[in-house]
Amino acid sequence: MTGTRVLVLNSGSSSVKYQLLDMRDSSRLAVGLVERIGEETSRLKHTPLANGGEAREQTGPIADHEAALKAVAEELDKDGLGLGSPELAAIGHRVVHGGRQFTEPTVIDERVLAEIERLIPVAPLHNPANLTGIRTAQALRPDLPQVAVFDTAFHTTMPESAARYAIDVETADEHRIRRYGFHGTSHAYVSRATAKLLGKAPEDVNVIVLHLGNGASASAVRAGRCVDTSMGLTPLEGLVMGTRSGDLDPAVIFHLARVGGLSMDDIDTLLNKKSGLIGLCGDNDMREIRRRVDEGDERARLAFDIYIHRLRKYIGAYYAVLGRVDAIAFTAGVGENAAPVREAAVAGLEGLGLAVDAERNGARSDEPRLISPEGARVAVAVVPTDEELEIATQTYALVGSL
Ligand SMILES: Nc1ncnc2c1ncn2[C@@H]1O[C@H](COP(=O)(O)OP(=O)(O)O)[C@@H](O)[C@H]1O
Ligand SMILES: CC(=O)OP(=O)(O)O
Ligand SMILES: [Mg+2]
Repeated sequence: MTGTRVLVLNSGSSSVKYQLLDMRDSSRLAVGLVERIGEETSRLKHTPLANGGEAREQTGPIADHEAALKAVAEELDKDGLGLGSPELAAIGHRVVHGGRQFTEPTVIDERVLAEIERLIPVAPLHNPANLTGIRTAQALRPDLPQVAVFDTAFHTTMPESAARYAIDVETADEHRIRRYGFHGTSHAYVSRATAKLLGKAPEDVNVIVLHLGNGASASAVRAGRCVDTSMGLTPLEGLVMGTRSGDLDPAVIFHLARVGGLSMDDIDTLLNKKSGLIGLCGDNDMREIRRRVDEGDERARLAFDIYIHRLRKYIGAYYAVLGRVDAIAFTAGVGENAAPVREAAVAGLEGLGLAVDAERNGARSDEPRLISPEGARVAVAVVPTDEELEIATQTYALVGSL
């Protein structure tokens, strides 16, 4: 390996986030985002931090993930940071579903690609985008190692009691139905960063991590290992999300099919894309929902209350799963920025040792920080996630060991 740079690609269902890092000091040379892929109003925002940091934006239709990545490659080229650079050591890809096979970052070959493809039915929003990202990057730099870092990897330590659904064992095994969990790169990074914030080793702390982005999940981490998480076979289970319902009685699906006359695809779209906050009140952005709540909007209030109620249930559940909790960490877009969500999530839980200090909770910072009062039994923390840095670190370590 000659280069010291890693390009990280996080291809979502309608977006690509990317970062180019120099792994000698983990500094960011460029960061960017392509949003609304497949729409007329796609937007690419590219910030070349290495060269003065003046952000560039372009809007206009970007048809698919392949076109998006090519546009990203062109932007990087303009700054002399292109994919052709000999400084580039590897490309790291976030891959959402890795099943049970992939417990570690993995160099991508045909067998790995085939496995990611086989898992599409259980991650239909994510794995196809991840695959396109990998194939496009391979076409641009066939000589370079491409590494997959799986969202599911951190959760493979879950005990069977947490990972299995209570359904017929043979049927479950035949169809590989079990709880895999997602956002694992974030849960791993944040649980470690939380231990560091407490001045302890990860092996010495039990943490509940609340990753609240557009997709949202909770996890219970005992001594550095995941023992339970809220997402399941697919990223649909668990918390109320931006557009996903999270937990519901599975019979809702039979009812919608038999009585409502909806097709399976209609129900899939309803639960994944038209439910959660957007289904409840028409908005999936927590900033907009809070603005409406503050104006007295009843539907936004109800959506917020349902979101919080579910979150509190998971906090209580994972408290019981762990027995002893040292810290609760809020992360991702909502967790890092929405003080009212954090306040409501632990309100009235002093009996469990949980509280937030209003002033600390309202302060703004990009650094990990405590928001619980001085001397609290359980630390409540805001710990910004950095999935891209974690993917780059794992990718660089793997290619360095080849
Ligand atoms: N200042 C803010 N206040 C409240 N919510 C915010 C704020 N900034 C971002 N968010 C929320 O974070 C979400 C995006 O989180 P993010 O972790 O980036 O999600 P994803 O990676 O799933 O796209 C937005 O949809 C919005 O609800
Ligand atoms: C797995 C998942 O839900 O990812 P995201 O939050 O990026 O949609
Ligand atoms: Mg995310």
